[in-house]
Amino acid sequence: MAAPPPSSPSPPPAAAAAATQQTQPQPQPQTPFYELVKGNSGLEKVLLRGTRGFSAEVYLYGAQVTSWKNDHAEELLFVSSKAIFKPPKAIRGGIPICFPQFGTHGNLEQHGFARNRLWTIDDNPPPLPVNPAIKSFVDLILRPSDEDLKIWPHSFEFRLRVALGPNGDLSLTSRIRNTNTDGRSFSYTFAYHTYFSVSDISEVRVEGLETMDYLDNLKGKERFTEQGDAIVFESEIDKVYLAAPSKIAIIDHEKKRTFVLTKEGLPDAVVWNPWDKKAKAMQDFGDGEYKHMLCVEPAAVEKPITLKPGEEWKGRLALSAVPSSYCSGQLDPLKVLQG
Ligand SMILES: O=P(O)(O)OC[C@H]1O[C@@H](O)[C@H](O)[C@@H](O)[C@@H]1O
Repeated sequence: MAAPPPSSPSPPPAAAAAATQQTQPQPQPQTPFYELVKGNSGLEKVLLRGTRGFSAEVYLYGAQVTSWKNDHAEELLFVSSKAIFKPPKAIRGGIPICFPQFGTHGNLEQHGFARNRLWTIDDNPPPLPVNPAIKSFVDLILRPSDEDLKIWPHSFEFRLRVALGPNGDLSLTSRIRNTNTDGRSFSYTFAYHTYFSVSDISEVRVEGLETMDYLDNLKGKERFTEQGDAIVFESEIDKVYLAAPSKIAIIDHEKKRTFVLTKEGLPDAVVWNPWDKKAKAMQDFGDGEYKHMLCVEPAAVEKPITLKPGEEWKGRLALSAVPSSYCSGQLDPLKVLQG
C-alpha cells in the first residue's frame, strides 16, 4: 500500500476528489491514512484501517475513539448500548479525553469540556516522530471557542494523533500548547478515560498498581495505600493511583486476553467501575453493563500540569491486546509488565 510520509497525511476523500478534478493529467489517488464517514446521529467519524483487519474509529465529537478491533474483528473497547451521540452529552465509552480538568478537581464541568467539543482534522500538524511502519493515523485539533474562553480563559492548541500500529496497537498522542498572548501560564489536569471491554468484571485483575498510594473518590479523595496482591473487583471502585508505573496490565481470565497499557507523561492512573447501583442511575449506561467494562485511565490528576506561554506538553497512551493463558497463577505478571 503506497502511502505518503507520516508527517503529511492525505486529505480526506472529499478533498482528495476535489483536487483530482482540477489537475491534468489526473494523478493516481493516494491511499488515505483514514476515511471520514457519517456515524451515529450524523456525527462524523474517522475510520482507521490497519493490516490484517485491525481497525479503529474516532468521532470528531470529543476526538473520541469509540472502536478498536483486533484481527478477528473483536471489539476491544466498551461503548454502552445506551450511549448518547448528541452534544452536549459526552459519548459513554471508548476513550473520552478529560481536559482541562479531570473529574471534579476544579470549577469546570466534570472532566472538562474537550470531550464534548467538535474537533477538526489537522491536515498539517507539526512533525511528530513516529514509527515508519504506522500507515494508519489521523491528527485532530481543538482550539477554544469564544464561549470556551469565557469558562476557561486560556488560549491553547490541543493536537491529538490517533494511530493504529502494524500489530494492531492503538496509540493516542496529545500535544497541548499554551498560546496565550498575555504572558499567562495555565494549569490543567488530564485523563484518557479508557473503557476496556471485558468478559466479566469478576474474571478480571489489574497488575501494576499493587502497593501504590491512591486517592479514593468514594471516600472524599482521602489518601490510602493499596494492600496485597493485584486488584480484583467485587464492588464499586473509583480510585486515582498516584505515580503509577508506566505499564499496567488488565488480565481477562475468561477471554484469555491481556491488555497492556503503556503511558508517558501521565503519572497517575484512575480505575473506575460504577457497579450496579450507580449503573442504574446513569441514563446512558445499561443496568448490567458494569459487568462488561473497566476503566483504567492514564492521567495527570494529583499534580496539575503547568505550561508557560509557548510551552508544549506531550502525553501518550499505547494499548495492545495480547492473548494470555492466565489460569490460576500460570502467568507471571512481571513478564507482561516488563517483557
Ligand atoms: O459520568 P462521567 O462524567 O463520564 O464520569 C464517569 C466517572 O469517571 C471516572 O473517571 C471518575 O473517577 C468517576 O468519579 C466518574 O463517575
